[in-house]
Amino acid sequence: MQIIRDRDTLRNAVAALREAGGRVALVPTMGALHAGHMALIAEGKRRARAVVASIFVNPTQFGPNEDLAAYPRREATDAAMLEEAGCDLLWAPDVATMYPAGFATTVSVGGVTEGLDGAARPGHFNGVATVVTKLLNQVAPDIALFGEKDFQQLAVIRRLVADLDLPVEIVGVATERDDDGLALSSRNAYLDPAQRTAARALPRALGEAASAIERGEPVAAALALAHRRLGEAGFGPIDYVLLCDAVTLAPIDRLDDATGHEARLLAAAKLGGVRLIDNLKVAPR
Ligand SMILES: Nc1ncnc2c1ncn2[C@@H]1O[C@H](COP(=O)(O)OP(=O)(O)OP(=O)(O)O)[C@@H](O)[C@H]1O
Ligand SMILES: CC(C)(CO)[C@@H](O)C(=O)[O-]
Ligand code: BAL
Repeated sequence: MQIIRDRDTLRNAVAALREAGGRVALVPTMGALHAGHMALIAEGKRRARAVVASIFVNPTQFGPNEDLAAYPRREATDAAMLEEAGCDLLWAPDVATMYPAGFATTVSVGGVTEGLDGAARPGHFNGVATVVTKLLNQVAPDIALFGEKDFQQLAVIRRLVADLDLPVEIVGVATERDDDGLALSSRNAYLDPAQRTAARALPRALGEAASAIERGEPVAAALALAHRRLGEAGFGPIDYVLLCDAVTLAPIDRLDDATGHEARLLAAAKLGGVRLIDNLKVAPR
């Protein structure tokens, strides 16, 4: 697997993949790969002839008090995992290649970015939308795969691609979880053993609330119960626990308010300073 750091080499390598025929898939990541990322690569391999992964810890999507400096970086291990999974190319540009002197453009998606992580992490989705637009233009894949773990991000990227007529199919991939239900995330590495044990309360609280809502119990009561469960497990502050329309991400307080769309239960909360997110589908009865 070739590791590429400059635009010209990338262009030539992708052209060579295209000459072999078939579709090209892109899996954008920030590295520190785990089985969730590998599920995206595997789905890419099922849907396309060639898979390009990118690793870029994008500074513009981190807030000033977030973990940009501490974010785990282990490219050699990541490259070995990608090679083993049959990934064809690794696009691993540095910050100066992505944002050269004079860079002055921001891609800003409205609506779907307004609440949830968009509210809790101001500017975050501008950084995501800008870098994803660049990655899509650089690689020009036929399909690009993103995890449902970052559910709002997936919705933002779907909106971006539709609004800007970007010629790519966006594929969402189900969340990979540890045995106790915790969604895999690079940031789980920040949890100490006691926090890691406590963290299972997040998927459990969401599961309990989703079942209650599916049984027809009032949404507000189910959300309040999830809040309480998270607090009891040591989570705090809790940024949000909300039932939302799965496409617009507008909060809803009744399951049938998600007109024509699925409903999604989403939460974000800190455990000892580590911010975790998770979400679950809530099926109408
Ligand atoms: N558990 C998971 N299951 C499926 N996809 C995932 C999972 N975790 C991350 N992804 C997806 O992998 C892609 C790259 O994500 P990223 O590199 O930020 O990893 P991450 O584990 O989400 O890291 P972080 O801890 O920073 O949120 C995104 O599309 C993300 O949704
Ligand atoms: C999509 C992404 C690679 C953009 O930097 C990032 O937000 C991520 O890893 O989910
Ligand atoms: N996993 C989404 C990228 C981020 O949290 O910055």
